[in-house]
Amino acid sequence: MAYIELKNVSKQAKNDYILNDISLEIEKGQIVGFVGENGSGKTMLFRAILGFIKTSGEIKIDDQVVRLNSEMPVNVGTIIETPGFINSYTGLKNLEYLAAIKNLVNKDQIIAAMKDFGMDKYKDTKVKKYSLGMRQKLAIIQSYMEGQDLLVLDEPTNGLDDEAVEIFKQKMKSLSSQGKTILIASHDKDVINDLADKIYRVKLGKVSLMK
Ligand SMILES: Nc1ncnc2c1ncn2[C@@H]1O[C@H](COP(=O)(O)OP(=O)(O)OP(=O)(O)O)[C@@H](O)[C@H]1O
Repeated sequence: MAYIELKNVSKQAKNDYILNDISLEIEKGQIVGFVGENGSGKTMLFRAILGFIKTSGEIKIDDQVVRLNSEMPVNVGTIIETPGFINSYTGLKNLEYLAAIKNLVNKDQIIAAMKDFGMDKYKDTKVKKYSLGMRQKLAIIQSYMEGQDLLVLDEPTNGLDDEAVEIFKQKMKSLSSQGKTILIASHDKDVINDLADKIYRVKLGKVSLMK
């Protein structure tokens, strides 16, 4: 049984299909890349998988149906659209605030995750003083800091410098080897080709398997 299963998933807006009869299966522990031009439907597909939008068809994760705006079947870490951090809080306080929802990790574990990207140095700096890349690092850190089972990452390397991209790639490989399942939509060919076990091309709301 596949870990993620989409059966005939469609989303129509007015006369157009934003998602057009998508069926796919993803195994646990896989890193799966989604590529495709601007507006092809990658973000919408991720929003559907996360239960953020109503679709026809069926989406299952770990054999449980994903329902609109309901608790997800597994603990999911996401980067989708602009990360909504609280500017007047420090980086650490933002992560503590997010971690308080599920209460699975303590302050030391959060700081250890920040250390992966050298962000422990800036833990007491307010997010409003963070650069774009620093915010993106914080977004990546929050997506896995609780040991989330599934990561759904839309353009995770946006704004990252080369060193941070390398750290990101190593971290994703390590999480995948621990059995975490990772979905990445990206225009960064190097990241996708290096990381993905399987690559889907999204075009006009349809997906086709490239690798
Ligand atoms: N809230 C919305 N309501 C209706 N249509 C939308 C909405 N958001 C996006 N769309 C449309 O859905 C289609 C897919 O958009 P989506 O954001 O999924 O593309 P994408 O592949 O993620 O693009 P990019 O590479 O630019 O991030 C586009 O035609 C877009 O105009």
